Amino acid sequence: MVKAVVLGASGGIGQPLSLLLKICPLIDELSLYDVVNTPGVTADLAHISSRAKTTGYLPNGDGLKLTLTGADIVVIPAGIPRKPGMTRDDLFKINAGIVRDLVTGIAEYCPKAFILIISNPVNSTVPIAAEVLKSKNVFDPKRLFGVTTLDVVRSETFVAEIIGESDPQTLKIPVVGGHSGETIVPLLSQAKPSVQIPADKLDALVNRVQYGGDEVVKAKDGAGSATLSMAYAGFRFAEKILKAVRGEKGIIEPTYVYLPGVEGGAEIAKATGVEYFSVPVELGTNGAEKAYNPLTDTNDYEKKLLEAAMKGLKGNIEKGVDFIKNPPAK
Ligand SMILES: NC(=O)C1=CN([C@@H]2O[C@H](COP(=O)(O)OP(=O)(O)OC[C@H]3O[C@@H](n4cnc5c(N)ncnc54)[C@H](O)[C@@H]3O)[C@@H](O)[C@H]2O)C=CC1
Ligand SMILES: O=C([O-])CC(=O)C(=O)O
Repeated sequence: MVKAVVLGASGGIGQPLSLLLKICPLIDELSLYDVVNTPGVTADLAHISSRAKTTGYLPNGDGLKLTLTGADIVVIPAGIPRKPGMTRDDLFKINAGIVRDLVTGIAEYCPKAFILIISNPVNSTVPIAAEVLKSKNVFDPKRLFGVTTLDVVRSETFVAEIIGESDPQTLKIPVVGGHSGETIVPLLSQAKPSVQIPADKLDALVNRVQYGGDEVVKAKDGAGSATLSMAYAGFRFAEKILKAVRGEKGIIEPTYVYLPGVEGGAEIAKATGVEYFSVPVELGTNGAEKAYNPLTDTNDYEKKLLEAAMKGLKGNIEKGVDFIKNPPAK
């Protein structure tokens, strides 16, 4: 029996993500939660003749408790998205409290679930989640993930466009660091199979991966940020976890984790000077089994990008940790 949960299920990401989870044969029960519209989304999805039994709740009564009890995997796209002119950090004010409260519920009702954080700013919301779980004595770093898969998905797409590859998913491109602007670092020198990017296209390609989110925010012109590509990316990562839990071996995906708590991670934390970093992680039955150090094989161009990423990440991480350790006055 596998129970999956989406918190923020009625939103732009939440709805298509819930659809993909609903038709996933690896899931037996899907439970949806949002502060609005969950009954409608649930009734609609529940008519699909796939395996997953679907339930949904609003916050009233025991809504969050009923949603989370028995959950094996919880995906969180709850919170406000950007409008043109905003940075992801501008979302902190509202989304920090939303993530704190939802993860407090997870700590209480399903502390052993895998937690996948989509809500921005991911660089800070993952440390917030970790601090909440630590404060409740239920933190397992192998089970907490910041979802950075959209950066990987964008890299596959944009690189394929440049090299003329008709099937972008044959490319494996590690993207490391964080999930905002210059903290996003695509390691093109480690692509498999190896790719040759013309020198005059490299800067623009890296910039497009780093600021792909802005491209969508601008195109949506006030109607939000990436939702469909994010639902795809979030599902793709959740499916990898579910497959690894069932015993499939050799699944390695970049994801934003608490490095000191994952095998191989302490060394990367020492090298980067930050405790949270997206790195290729081997997934297994217990979650994040092993972190691979992507920094050893980088070229000078990538080393410069990494330096900027580490600098940017430090403040984002501290801000998240501080939000729980020294809560703002109410
Ligand atoms: N990690 C990533 O790569 C990406 C992250 N995002 C982030 O995902 C988040 C959601 O984006 P969208 O779905 O476009 O926004 P949206 O506004 O369409 O949906 C958010 C949903 O969260 C719900 N919500 C708000 N407070 C809640 C609470 N306390 N409990 C449960 N649900 C709550 C809202 O009612 C709404 O249905 C944003 O923070 C956005 O920046 C977006 C794209 C990519
Ligand atoms: O740009 C945003 O605000 C949403 C996001 O994280 C992305 O699309 O990568």
